[in-house]
Amino acid sequence: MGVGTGMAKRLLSAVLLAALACGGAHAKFSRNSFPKDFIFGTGSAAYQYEGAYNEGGKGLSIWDKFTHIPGKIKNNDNGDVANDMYHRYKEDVQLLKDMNLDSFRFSIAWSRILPNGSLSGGINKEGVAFYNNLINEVIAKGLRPFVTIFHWDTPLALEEKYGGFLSANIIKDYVDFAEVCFKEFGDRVKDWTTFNEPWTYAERGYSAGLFAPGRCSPHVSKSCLSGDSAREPYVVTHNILLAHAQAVALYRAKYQKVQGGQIGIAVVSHWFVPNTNSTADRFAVQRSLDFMYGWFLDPIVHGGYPATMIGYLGDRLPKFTAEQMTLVKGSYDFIGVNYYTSYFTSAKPAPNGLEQSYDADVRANTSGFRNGVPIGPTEFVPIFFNYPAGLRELLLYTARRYNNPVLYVTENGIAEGNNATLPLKEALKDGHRIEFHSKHLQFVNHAIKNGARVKGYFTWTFMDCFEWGDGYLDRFGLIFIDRLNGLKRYRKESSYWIENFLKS
Ligand SMILES: N=C(Cc1ccccc1)N[C@@H]1O[C@H](CO[C@@H]2OC[C@@H](O)[C@H](O)[C@H]2O)[C@@H](O)[C@H](O)[C@H]1O
Repeated sequence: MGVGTGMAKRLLSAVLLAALACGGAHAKFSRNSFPKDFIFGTGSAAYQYEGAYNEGGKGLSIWDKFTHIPGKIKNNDNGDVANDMYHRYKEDVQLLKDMNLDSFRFSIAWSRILPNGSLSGGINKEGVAFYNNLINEVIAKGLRPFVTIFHWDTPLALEEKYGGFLSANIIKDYVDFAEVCFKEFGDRVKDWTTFNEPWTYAERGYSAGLFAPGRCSPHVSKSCLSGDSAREPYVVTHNILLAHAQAVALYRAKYQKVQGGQIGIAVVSHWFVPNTNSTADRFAVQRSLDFMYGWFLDPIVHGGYPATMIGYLGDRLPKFTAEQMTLVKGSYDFIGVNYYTSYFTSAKPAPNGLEQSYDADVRANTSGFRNGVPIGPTEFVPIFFNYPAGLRELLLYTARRYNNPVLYVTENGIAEGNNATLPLKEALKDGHRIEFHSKHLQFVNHAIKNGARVKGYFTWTFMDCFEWGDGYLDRFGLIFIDRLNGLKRYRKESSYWIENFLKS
């Protein structure tokens, strides 16, 4: 670098520092560091929050059944009561308001609206009334309802009738359910997400067998009563994509013009860093992104599965007809991105014919460590590592590869452990969560400055809640739930941090 440019750079940085110093209120990192139309929210999901699992006319879901099977969930916890948001939603929405949040992300329990899963089984008016009350409360407190239609709680009746998402029959029943939601709530709900994390539903539910409906191959786990980890994840995802596309087409044809809302899908992905700079490891990174993220975004944006999947899976990967491809391609107004962790990634050989599974098909080893050094600070959840740069990389990758779509970070968060011996005032000290969200928001801000069209950020999660396989062991909330004393809500330090961060 010439002397001239060195001098110029030093002068520029001096000018910038001076500008920052007298930047006044806006110098500190806050909501004002983001575009005016950027929204800040927090997220939840029906099975994890509502409770009242067999109340108010609700039918059972596959998670009501799965959590009642001993040994499936840590401490045999379940969502029978969860946070009892079904009864306490007014108190809860007030907490959202107190935190100066703009939006509340929640899901609608399919079997609370259609107890038998299908329209022919009848609409449960008490279920419709509950969500009308919740939506009205959210709006009355000045927040924007950001609604997920499906967050993994498939009606048990449909699972038993035809195998749930293993059957193409689910497409009509899902679209009928979505239409009831558009009809009943679409005059006030302007932000719809068709599915939350179809990857987790397919991979955890049908390859690893660790989440409902708990299906997998015998060589994956003896605790699965049946399943085929090498084929069922691909069938389930194909039906999810077709159901998603048909629901979007229906919304656009019959509701969007009148109601003026937007519709998208929320997908989860890790960020992957090659363990070495070898070609094999760099290819393993791309396969990992294709099999986790491209599995959904390539069809929805480009009209077909990733070439790496088509090339490797042969007849195990379902095919779209030309008509289906037309319906799936472009079926989004926005993409929701859920991000938790990043991993070092290295190539591994293809599984032998008898050991095939979706997870093995990726042919990649992922680890939070390289030569014993973690990619970022370890967390209470052993599979998650605190790596904020991974969120920026994932957002910029999405912008580059998927036609720069409108994005929302629909989930991002960190957990501490549930420790009943900890005095309450200690349990409310969550400086790690303040640091986590502040750092990840800085990297979201950097992604925006580099061209990503990110329009919002939702922390996971609003309140400590039922955390699927981990039961109530993980506490991701801004709000502490005292499960030993009537589920009393207590604000953690992070709730005060976010209230201040969002003060306009
Ligand atoms: N957790 C996931 C996806 C996942 C699950 C297991 C392993 C890797 C990735 N997704 C989102 O994370 C949130 C946190 O999920 C926890 O992550 C750690 C797991 O050990 C725990 O079981 C899960 O509830 C969930 O509450 C949301 O409902 C879900 O949308």
